[in-house]
Amino acid sequence: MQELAQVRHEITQLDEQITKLLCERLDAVKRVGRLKEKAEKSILDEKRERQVLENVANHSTDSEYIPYLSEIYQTIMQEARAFQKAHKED
Ligand SMILES: O=C(O)C(=O)C[C@]1(C(=O)O)C=C[C@@H](O)C=C1
Repeated sequence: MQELAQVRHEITQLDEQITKLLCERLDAVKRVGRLKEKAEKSILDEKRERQVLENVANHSTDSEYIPYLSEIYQTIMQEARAFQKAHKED
């Protein structure tokens, strides 16, 4: 049980780091959304999303993680698009 608590503590600390990084990512997503709006570009950029997924796969520490990371990043980008849509004409 001690070990379970220890590993969960490790996960909690990782979640805190991930949350900070996701907030920084959303800050950047907001900025890119404004730039695309000014340039009259659409929110969805499929080519860029493929590049993001490829980069994530290239940085995985274990090939076994890649399909899971891909699902996670597809959700991250789906929410990034929702966030940009919600902030249109801010
Ligand atoms: O790079 C962009 O154009 C973004 O808006 C960012 C982002 C992402 O979350 O990485 C989000 C939506 C686009 O479809 C592509 C990528």
